[in-house]
Amino acid sequence: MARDLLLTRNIGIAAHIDAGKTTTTERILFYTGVNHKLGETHEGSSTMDWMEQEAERGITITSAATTCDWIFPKENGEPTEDAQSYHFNIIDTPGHVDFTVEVNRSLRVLDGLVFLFSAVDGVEPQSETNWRLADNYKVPRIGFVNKMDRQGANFLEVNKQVKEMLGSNAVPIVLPIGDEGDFRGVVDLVRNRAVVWHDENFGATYDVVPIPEDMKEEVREYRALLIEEVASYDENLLEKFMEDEDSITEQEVHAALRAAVMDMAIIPMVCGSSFKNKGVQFLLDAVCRYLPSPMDRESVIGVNPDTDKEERRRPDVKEPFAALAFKIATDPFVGRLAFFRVYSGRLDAGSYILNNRSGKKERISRIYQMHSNKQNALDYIEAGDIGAAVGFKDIKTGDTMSDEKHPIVLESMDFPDPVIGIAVEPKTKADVDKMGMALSKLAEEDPTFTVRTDEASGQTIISGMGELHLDIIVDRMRREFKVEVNQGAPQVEYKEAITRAAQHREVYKKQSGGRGKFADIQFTLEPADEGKTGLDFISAIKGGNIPKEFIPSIEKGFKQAMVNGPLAGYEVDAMKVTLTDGSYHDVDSDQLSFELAARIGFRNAAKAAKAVIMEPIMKIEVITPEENMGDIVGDLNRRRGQMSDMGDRAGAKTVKATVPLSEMFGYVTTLRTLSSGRATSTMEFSHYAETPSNISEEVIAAAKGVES
Ligand SMILES: Nc1nc2c(ncn2[C@@H]2O[C@H](COP(=O)(O)OP(=O)(O)OP(=O)(O)O)[C@@H](O)[C@H]2O)c(=O)[nH]1
Repeated sequence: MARDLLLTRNIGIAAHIDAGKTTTTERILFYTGVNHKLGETHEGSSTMDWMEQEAERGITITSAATTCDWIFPKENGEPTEDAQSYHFNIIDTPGHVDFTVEVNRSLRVLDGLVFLFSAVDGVEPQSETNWRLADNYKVPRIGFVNKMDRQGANFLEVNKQVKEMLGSNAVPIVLPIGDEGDFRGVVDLVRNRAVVWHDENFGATYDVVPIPEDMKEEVREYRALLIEEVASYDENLLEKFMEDEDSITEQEVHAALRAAVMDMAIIPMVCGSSFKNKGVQFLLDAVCRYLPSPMDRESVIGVNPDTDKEERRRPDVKEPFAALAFKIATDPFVGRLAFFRVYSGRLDAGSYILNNRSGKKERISRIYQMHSNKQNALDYIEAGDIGAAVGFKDIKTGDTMSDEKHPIVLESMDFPDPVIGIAVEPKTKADVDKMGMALSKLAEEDPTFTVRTDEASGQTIISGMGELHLDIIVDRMRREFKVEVNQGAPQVEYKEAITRAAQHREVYKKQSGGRGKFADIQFTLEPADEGKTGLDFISAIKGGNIPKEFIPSIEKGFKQAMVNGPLAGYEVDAMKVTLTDGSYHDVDSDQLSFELAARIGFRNAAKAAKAVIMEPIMKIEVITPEENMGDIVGDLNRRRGQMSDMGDRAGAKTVKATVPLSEMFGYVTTLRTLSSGRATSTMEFSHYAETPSNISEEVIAAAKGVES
């Protein structure tokens, strides 16, 4: 029987590191009956962290999609008469900045988000980054304030921070009962009743009790606030609210709140302690109640590659099949998996899809749904659902899979270029091929990880988003592919850019007895127009001064030239070339002559076009005790840092700055020394900027040094 899409929830769990995503996910799997034994993450038995080193490091690295079912509503653990089974697909998103791209791609395919905060630490740097990303993708969310059992937990303070620091309309829909170690339940402000969880049975059952006497005033105040917020969103309710506030029913509040959440006008805030088994079921109920189903999403827009016209796909099984592959992973049991979200139609196991990037048909032999540590094979999968395909040859992250008769390309995902690289070589010569294979597999899984051979030194350079990112890649090579490697020191991935327009004429001529070579081109080389990347090539040749068949070769020559910039061999990201004039020789001119003329011409024109070295600039945020602030700011200044903001956070000081990546190697150690281990920092890529001349001279000299 077809599944009711209204009862599906595709959700993610986002947070700063250590807020408790893994613990919360495990509790969800426990309550939904998938996982009967609770694994404590840091003892290494965690179900979501199936990759060994994730458990070892205690952080979640990859986003695995996990499926489970939740019966709702229930009363004291028992389904009510009108209860229905909700189908959840949960994507576990990583908290570390080096993996922001993972968060990005999950957000793209999700419908709603549970946003976790630590009740003690509140809004942390990575919560801000992830919150902003969720804003960009317009993902409705519920706030879950976890760790209410810990000393210093403060639910209302976190609410305030969400309002003030994240600029969102956080509205508590519960109030905690009992402080810290005594935290035992919540007052449900919509239903105006108190729920206290039993300690035994992992909190699976609870009692409904009268609202504690000493909370009555506070409950009245916050319930009034909630009703007011909901009423101000819904006009009909507003009228009722003005006339007789008490006549507003529970169902009306739920319905209006649901609409406000989907419109991102309200962020309902709940609280609990995943570790102490409290509040998680309430959270699951809130997901069913307020977060959108795939049906609530607008239809997706794509382009038909045959007609170049825009087309839409509604979340309907009767529409042609369209899906987006959002993650490629290697599973120890079933092999390579492509996780995909189905936007429309249906896919049967064993049938064919069209991959619009390659233009090839692919047979999807099996479809799985992942239950964190085991896989369920499905006969088919329908619109709105998330699954994993097996048996494909060439599917990459961001590819659209569609019905072959109704091709469509959904908007692909943009990924930032890697900013840091290291040279790697296998410890034993025999492992050369094995290393190559391992690296190409890993690069296939991760669009922010690239592998290249340095032309000058012949070394294999792997590049990624940060030191931790590359550490993990090297670790995975060792564990999953059994390749031991030696690695060099981390190096910055510079870029080169053209900053000024220059005209140039290049005549390429060779006379060697018989047939020679001849190409003559005149062109303007200049910076690309705002927002354009790659080569913007315009041919303004008139009267056949250069025959048409040579023009593509000239374009190709410029494109190739961009791979190795003129100053130090770093890539040029964007430039514009206008071919203005030229000439040819009847006998000696051929395609290769023109291609070479472009490559050489680019190098010769680069000086006049003022080529510069560009370096990655990082955004850093440091949280520090006040007494170390002066030292930390002084140190950042010495690293060419530019302070952008200083403020307070939960009794500590924060420093935000932008600083070149090249100055930041080993920063964590320095920070530890400066603050006796009390300050913490997070860093992420911000943008590329021109290097000061002394630095670019060093970079150029270093590149030349390798060549000579
Ligand atoms: N006291 C208390 N500790 C908790 C709670 N939830 C999680 N923790 C602890 O906080 C630590 C981090 O929890 P995780 O679940 O690994 O956090 P995470 O957000 O998945 O972390 P990353 O994967 O590193 O991003 C662990 O030691 C947990 O036991 C809670 O409700 N109360």
